[in-house]
Amino acid sequence: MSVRVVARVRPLLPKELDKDVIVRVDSTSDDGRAPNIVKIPSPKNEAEEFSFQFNGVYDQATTQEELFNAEVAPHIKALFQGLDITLFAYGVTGTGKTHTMRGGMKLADRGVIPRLLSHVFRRGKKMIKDAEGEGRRVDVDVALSYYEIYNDKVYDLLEPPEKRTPTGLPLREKDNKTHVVGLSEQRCVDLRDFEKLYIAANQNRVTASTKLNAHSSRSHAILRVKVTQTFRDETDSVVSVKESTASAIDLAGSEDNRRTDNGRERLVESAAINKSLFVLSQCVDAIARGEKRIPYRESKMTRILSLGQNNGITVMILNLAPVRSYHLDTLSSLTVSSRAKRIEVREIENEVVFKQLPRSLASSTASSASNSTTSLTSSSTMSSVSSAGSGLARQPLRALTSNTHNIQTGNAAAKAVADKPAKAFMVYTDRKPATATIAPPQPPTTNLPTSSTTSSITSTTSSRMGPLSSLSRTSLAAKANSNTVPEPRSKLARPSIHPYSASNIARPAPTPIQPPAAPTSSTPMFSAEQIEAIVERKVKEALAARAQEEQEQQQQQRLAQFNAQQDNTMAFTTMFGGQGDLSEAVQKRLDALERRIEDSTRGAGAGDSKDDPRAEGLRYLLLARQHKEVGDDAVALHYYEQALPFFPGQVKLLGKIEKLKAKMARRRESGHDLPEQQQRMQKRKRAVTTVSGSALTTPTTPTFRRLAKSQSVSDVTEAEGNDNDHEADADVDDDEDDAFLTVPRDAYASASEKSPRRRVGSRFSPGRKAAKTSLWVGPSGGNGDDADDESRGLTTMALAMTPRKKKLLDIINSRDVARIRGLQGVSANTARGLVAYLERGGGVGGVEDDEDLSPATTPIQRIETLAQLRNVPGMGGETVERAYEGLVAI
Ligand SMILES: Nc1ncnc2c1ncn2[C@@H]1O[C@H](COP(=O)(O)OP(=O)(O)OP(=O)(O)O)[C@@H](O)[C@H]1O
Repeated sequence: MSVRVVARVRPLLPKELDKDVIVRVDSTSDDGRAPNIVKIPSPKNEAEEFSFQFNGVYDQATTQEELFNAEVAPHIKALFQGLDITLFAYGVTGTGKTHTMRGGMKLADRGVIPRLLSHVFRRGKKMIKDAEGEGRRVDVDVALSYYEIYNDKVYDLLEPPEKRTPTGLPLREKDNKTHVVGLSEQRCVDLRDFEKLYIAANQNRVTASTKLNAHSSRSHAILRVKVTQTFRDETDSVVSVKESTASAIDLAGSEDNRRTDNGRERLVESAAINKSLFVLSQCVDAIARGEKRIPYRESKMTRILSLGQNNGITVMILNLAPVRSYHLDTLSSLTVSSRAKRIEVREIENEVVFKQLPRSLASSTASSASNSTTSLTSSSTMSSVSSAGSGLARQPLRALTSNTHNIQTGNAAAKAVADKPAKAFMVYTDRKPATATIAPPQPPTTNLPTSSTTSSITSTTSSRMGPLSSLSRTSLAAKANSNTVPEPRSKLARPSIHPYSASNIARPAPTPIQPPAAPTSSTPMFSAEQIEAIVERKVKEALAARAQEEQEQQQQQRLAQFNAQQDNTMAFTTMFGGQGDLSEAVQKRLDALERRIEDSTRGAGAGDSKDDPRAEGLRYLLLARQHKEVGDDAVALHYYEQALPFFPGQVKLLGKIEKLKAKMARRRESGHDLPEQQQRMQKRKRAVTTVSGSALTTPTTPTFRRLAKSQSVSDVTEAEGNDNDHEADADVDDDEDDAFLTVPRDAYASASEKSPRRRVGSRFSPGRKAAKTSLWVGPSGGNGDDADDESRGLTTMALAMTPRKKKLLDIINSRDVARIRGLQGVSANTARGLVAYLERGGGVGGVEDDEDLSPATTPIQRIETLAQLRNVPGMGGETVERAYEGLVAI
């Protein structure tokens, strides 16, 4: 028979909405028969609908009991006849696999596993009783093993986690079966015994929360229920021992990592889960295509599941979420599962283990013969029995000609087998095109063939109940239970034709089946390496997508911050009567003036730059200009007056002073209280500059740019008193600037108290940035503190010169165009311009009247700092930064 695939659609969770439901269940017939179709719209075109047909479909209203009675209970009898049963839940994370397999604690919520055990114990007891009634004796032992596959490693769940080894338990192939080496097995005598064991074991199961499902299982959990029946004759001698296994597997859910907040660890888990599920789908595809090579070995889960290789009965329960947020995942699960139903497994019973018990076991059994019926009633424990030899029964992919089964089957069975074509598993090849239509109403169950081969499934199917009529379903199920497994049973390997299987359904029905990607023989197989590569790529893609998402989020935050800052800037600009928005020309002039100050300081040379009176005068001019530009006329006037002694008789300077005085007088006359207004302005300015973030660029003088860049610098007091505020401002000058921060805090405080130049200047060029405009390098001949400040500044600057910075400046100062253009981001033109600039000693034109005060003519000896370099026309911060960064690779 083929793998029986049924779909179960879970109900809406509290946070999900009716309007988002996209999965519908339907039936191929109009006569009220149970649904067997799942419909889902095409993600590309809502008007189009894909239909997937299954052996059974259970809608949201289906109870745990209904599902169990329809899909599992009918197979319990088969289990006791020696057939292995594999039940597994498959689906995306959060679709109800654990709910289906394990369920809740309440009686009605119990899932497949506790119900299975309950039925097994019940049936075992009945067998014992029936045998007694016939004067025979049967012992029935139920033993459990429970393990998980986590990150492709096998861990025993019946052992405490401390006993786990990092590599987990190995798998071995022996006698064509997959064994977990060293797996423990515990005997259970009743349901209570089982529950104790199961609950404790589940606590060991690795679960972790993900964004999609707070209790998501991150491992595949496999429960094996081994039923051993020992048959004795009237003399109590062991006649035969029959072993069969029911495996209930709760697969971990696949998940789309782009939809989760998975961290690295979760991503690795997820990759392992997705990989094993991917391999499973590859196995399904390969089997469905009739490939010779099935990639079972590519993951432990598929090795253990051995879909299509294991004998007996396999039921796959596809769990589905009904809502749109799972759209693509649901579609892909539906596609894989609908292919899985083409997998043919042989409905054959396990071989009888012993015709006659080996002597040792026979004697021990004989010794316990007086207590022959205690297996299911006494609480004996078989601790840590290696399960070698008791893995999932599995046959090799070979001819079945010599298949032997329970010895009771006799020669007839062997003969029948010999008559059958050799085939390890059967795959229905659906030759009809994908658009084939669905069958007309199927014949009623009573008309179905009643051969032993199909009756089990026939009754199962007929008893599978639609969700809406539980009463009739219950009675049907009861009927099915009584008829499920016919006796005597044929022991043949049976590529049986299930009346509901894919191939057996003619499809003239109205609904076209459109599997999105039907397997084709041209679909390539994947090797282990390819699968690894795909998984790795997927993880990388997921990480990249995550990074990009984070980047976008940050960008949005920055944008919001920027907008807020823009608002503040608007207020700032308004406050300053529009002057806060400095023109490009003014900006250039201020920059050039700053450069000139530095140059004249440096240009005075290695000797005594600080003695150059022009430099000091220019500093006052710069300060005056800066204050004037932001409307701080009183302070500007003060600095113009301070500059005057350095440029005695300068007509333009005198003119500026007069103009400013007149302007201020006019304002006073018009009733403006200038000092107060300035205080208000400064408060606003503080508000602007304390807004963190680097996007604020409206104040465009270099000092303002730095202010804006500097994250928490607010005013003179804060700047001078809180050096650490600058640490967030990182650029290529960082080390230099940090060195400046080593100047003791009280040095700034005392300096600001002593000189109005420092007080106001530091307000606009606070902290380390002051070094760039040399505001702290005071004129010699001032008070002694000035000299101290300067020497301290120079010392810290020298200390801050890192090898990389020195290398960059050396290259620049070499004036060698070839070397300079070798720097990253520096073009030949820029290199030539830079050298020319150094040769002609700056001399930037267009500095208006201030330029006239000190034309630059002397060649520049050296560029000492990156700040100076940045101010060279044609270089700019970005070019310097790139050149600097490029040196890392050198
Ligand atoms: N048939 C159902 N009836 C009621 N609630 C359900 C049903 N199926 C699922 N749920 C609920 O949906 C949620 C997710 O179910 P569950 O944890 O079983 O999903 P899962 O597929 O096992 O997820 P994972 O693969 O992440 O472990 C749970 O809150 C569960 O109680």
